[in-house]
Amino acid sequence: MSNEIITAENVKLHYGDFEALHGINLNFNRNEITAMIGPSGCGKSTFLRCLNRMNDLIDSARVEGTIKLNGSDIYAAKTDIVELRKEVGMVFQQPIPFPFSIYDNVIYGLRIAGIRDRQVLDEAVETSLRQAALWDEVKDKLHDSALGLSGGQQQRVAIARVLAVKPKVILMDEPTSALDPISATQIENMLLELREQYTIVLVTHSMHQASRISDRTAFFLQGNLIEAAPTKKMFLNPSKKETEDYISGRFG
Ligand SMILES: Nc1ncnc2c1ncn2[C@@H]1O[C@H](COP(=O)(O)OP(=O)(O)OP(=O)(O)O)[C@@H](O)[C@H]1O
Repeated sequence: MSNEIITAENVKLHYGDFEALHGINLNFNRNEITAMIGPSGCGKSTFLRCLNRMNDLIDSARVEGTIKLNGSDIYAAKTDIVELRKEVGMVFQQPIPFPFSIYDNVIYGLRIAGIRDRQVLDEAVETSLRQAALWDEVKDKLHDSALGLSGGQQQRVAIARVLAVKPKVILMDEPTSALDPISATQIENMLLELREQYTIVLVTHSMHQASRISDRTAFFLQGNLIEAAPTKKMFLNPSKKETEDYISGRFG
């Protein structure tokens, strides 16, 4: 089995007449954390959203190129988008729990998939909350509203909700930028554990975070991928001048 779980070839994206991505070639390895960095507006989130067809929800967005998940073209006409988004889950910057209990938040995707068996749901809640490093904090109040939790706890509920449907890949768009440093560190530590079982693609503004937890880093600039490399190499010895200027804080 190839180590690459997602391959993206010559991906271009237009919002109306504006070309936001100019032909991105980037692959993602299984059980790795890949960080995508770059200055605001360079196209990181746009590219991330291409990986589970989230851009389908934006009327003006048009994608070209080829993105494959385990060798299957995710933009093929036969792709089941609900199934795709189960396999490639997404966590956003703001946790946004749904206004119901912690338990119901975690099983949201399973309910939609028609699962009603209480034992199956109970097990999924416990397993996902353990993986999201939240079980011990919430096990006695699973039926309380998720809105009563702290920001960091809410983000871990959002992660548990994604984990409950057993994805292969988890896309994360600045998942810790709205959190305090302690909550952010807790989530970073959890991601390092999750990497054992999942492939993680992380958009981050924090170079510190990219260097601390990612295996590979991809640097975007103005809709182009400038360089992708093992994180250590990227930060110690980048190949491109633009990368060096960015990571040394000369712009962005
Ligand atoms: N829905 C949209 N409609 C039109 N243009 C958009 C849309 N979303 C993003 N863009 C534009 O596409 C470009 C890339 O934006 P994107 O949000 O992907 O960048 P980013 O690197 O994730 O930025 P940030 O770090 O600020 O989140 C920007 O010029 C942005 O203004």
